[in-house]
Amino acid sequence: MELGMIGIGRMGANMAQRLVRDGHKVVGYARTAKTVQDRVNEGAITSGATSLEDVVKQLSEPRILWLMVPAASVDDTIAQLLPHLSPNDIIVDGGNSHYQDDIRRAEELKKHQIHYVDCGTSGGVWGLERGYCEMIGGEDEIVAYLDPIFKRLAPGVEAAGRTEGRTGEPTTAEQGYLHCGPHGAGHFVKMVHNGIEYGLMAAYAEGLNVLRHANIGKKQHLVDAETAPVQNPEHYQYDMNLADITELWRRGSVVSSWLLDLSAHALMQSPDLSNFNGRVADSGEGRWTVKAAIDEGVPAHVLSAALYDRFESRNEAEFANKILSAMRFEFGGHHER
Ligand SMILES: O=C(O)[C@H](O)[C@@H](O)[C@H](O)[C@H](O)COP(=O)(O)O
Repeated sequence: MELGMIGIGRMGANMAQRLVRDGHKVVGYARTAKTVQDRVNEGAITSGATSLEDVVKQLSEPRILWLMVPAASVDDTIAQLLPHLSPNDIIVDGGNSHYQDDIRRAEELKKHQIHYVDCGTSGGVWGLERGYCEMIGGEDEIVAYLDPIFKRLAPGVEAAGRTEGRTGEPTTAEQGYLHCGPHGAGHFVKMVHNGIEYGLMAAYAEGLNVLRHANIGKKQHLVDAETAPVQNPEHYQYDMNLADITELWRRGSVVSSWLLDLSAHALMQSPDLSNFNGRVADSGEGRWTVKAAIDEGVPAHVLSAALYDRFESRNEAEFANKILSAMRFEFGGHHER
């Protein structure tokens, strides 16, 4: 098939390359000409385009335009593309858009007889070799038409052992892509996926931090007079090797996972992670998941706490903590140490 990949940064370029390797034609576009040329030289795209109009011109109808641009740029990109498109062309948003934006965009594009598909894409920088997990929303016949592309981008059934009881021809879910429902459904599933991602990451981070402090009994002399002393310091005399523990858990343990694999790799390279400052960004999906939980009236304790952890990591609790210290001083004359 033919496809225009708009946004050929790390993620878009790797996706393009996976398609090119399978014989698909991919016209790539980025705002800087050098990026486009680099991708042509790397063989990640079959040809480069100098503008969005040029992407459209190089494709035959019905055209497939796959967007891998930041969520904030999607509306603008679509507005610039629209004058060059024809009825039945298809826009796929493969980034991390809010699902409610998908619903709105699909409605607007329908007036121009342009089809819109939302595709939450997971896999990060490893996707070129591992494949991408795709969570898809849109019209049945359009999603079916795009099947060869989704199939090639997906990891394939061999990426995980088959679930007991599933037999016969593997479903698309077993191959790593799923038509989740109408417009927005793909990004809704990806949104919750990322909410879970925050929760899992926070669980590993907190657990490993408890292990890291298992030697606190040895540091009793460092604890200031205002802080409660460690009870039974003899119980906290362990210098844990976190690189080895995470490596250990990768094999046969209940908490093995890809996130753990990546943690083990990071800790092996830098046991104290001194190459990071611990300020953790968030792109929005964790917030949207918590918002959806509130709208639905369902509890999401872990996902909420994990989201607030990220805010705290960026010193957003600093003033609240000053208020605590101030009140403590006001009522008890307690000084900070
Ligand atoms: O599944 C994935 O590949 C990831 O979830 C990815 O899509 C994610 O958006 C970014 O890696 C960072 O997201 P945050 O900035 O919200 O941590």
